[in-house]
Amino acid sequence: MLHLETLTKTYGDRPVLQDLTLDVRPGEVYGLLGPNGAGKTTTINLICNLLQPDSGRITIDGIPVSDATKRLIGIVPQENLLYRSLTCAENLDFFARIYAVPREKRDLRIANCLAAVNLLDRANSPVETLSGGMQRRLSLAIALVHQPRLVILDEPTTGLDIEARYELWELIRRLRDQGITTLLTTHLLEEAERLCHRIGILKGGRLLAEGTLAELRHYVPAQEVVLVQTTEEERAIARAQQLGFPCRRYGNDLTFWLPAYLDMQDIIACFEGISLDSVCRQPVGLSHIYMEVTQLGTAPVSLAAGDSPKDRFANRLPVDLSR
Ligand SMILES: Nc1ncnc2c1ncn2[C@@H]1O[C@H](COP(=O)(O)OP(=O)(O)OP(=O)(O)O)[C@@H](O)[C@H]1O
Repeated sequence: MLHLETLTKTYGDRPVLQDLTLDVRPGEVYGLLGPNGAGKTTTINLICNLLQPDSGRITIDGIPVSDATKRLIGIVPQENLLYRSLTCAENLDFFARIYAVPREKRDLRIANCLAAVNLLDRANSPVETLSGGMQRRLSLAIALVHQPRLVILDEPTTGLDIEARYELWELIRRLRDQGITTLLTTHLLEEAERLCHRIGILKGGRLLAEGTLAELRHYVPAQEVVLVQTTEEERAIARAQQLGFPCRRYGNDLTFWLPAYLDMQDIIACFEGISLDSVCRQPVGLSHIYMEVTQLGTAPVSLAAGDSPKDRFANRLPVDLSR
């Protein structure tokens, strides 16, 4: 639906996007995840034809981007672009006119969009009287008013408190359930994990990894991650190495990748003789995958058939994995 092909963009002599190729499929929510400065907003500006790439090509529904494709897109920018003294309905009416929504459809469309973001009861409230979360929801309503083919959400919940964030996530989930094709940029791992069908990890203008969460899990070939607090870290690391548990530090946290699900008593048995202050089990999540892909620069790990972590480590564990 949206196709980016070998996009390159430089500012001066600084490369910002390097050979960026990705597809957003019809009906999916694609999350473009990356740290500050990764090139997310630049990518959006190229898709919206606000910038020109140095090389490469972008199409929406097979049509090369141009001013004509702008109306296929509804965007929620990082900063709300709202008329603060106008009411919610007036703001929507203004943008509906810009997008040439026919006069006879406008009132119903505005009411539907306000209802979709739970703001119908604030239709006649000036924007300046709305909370930050409500203003964000109004921005989403504006993005939808001309029924675009593609919705772009640029860091939609940055700066919102947790309650407003949950509310917006629920609305985005509703869009997803309606099959609205969405490109979402974020640096919030939880946001991408909750909302996106597929995730692309962008850093330094390069797409380092891409896939569903299940596909991306191959970067961390573990069943679980255990976070261990101990005053005997070196001994714990040496023991983990004997057992074949890969070791990673996330900040100061010392963790080990477990090749199989183990009972807590079995995990503790693995470190017998070493004084442990605490052991905390974590499911493999996007944060572990993200660290693996962006910080450690490891090559993609592919597991050959019959070479599961469980098979590889079974003989070294002091516990029976067949249970
Ligand atoms: N107009 C510009 N001129 C020069 N450099 C720019 C310009 N716009 C962006 N950059 C640089 O390009 C890089 C990518 O910026 P971009 O805004 O696309 O990243 P981002 O992933 O959206 O980051 P953020 O999460 O902070 O919004 C950054 O290093 C930024 O400083």
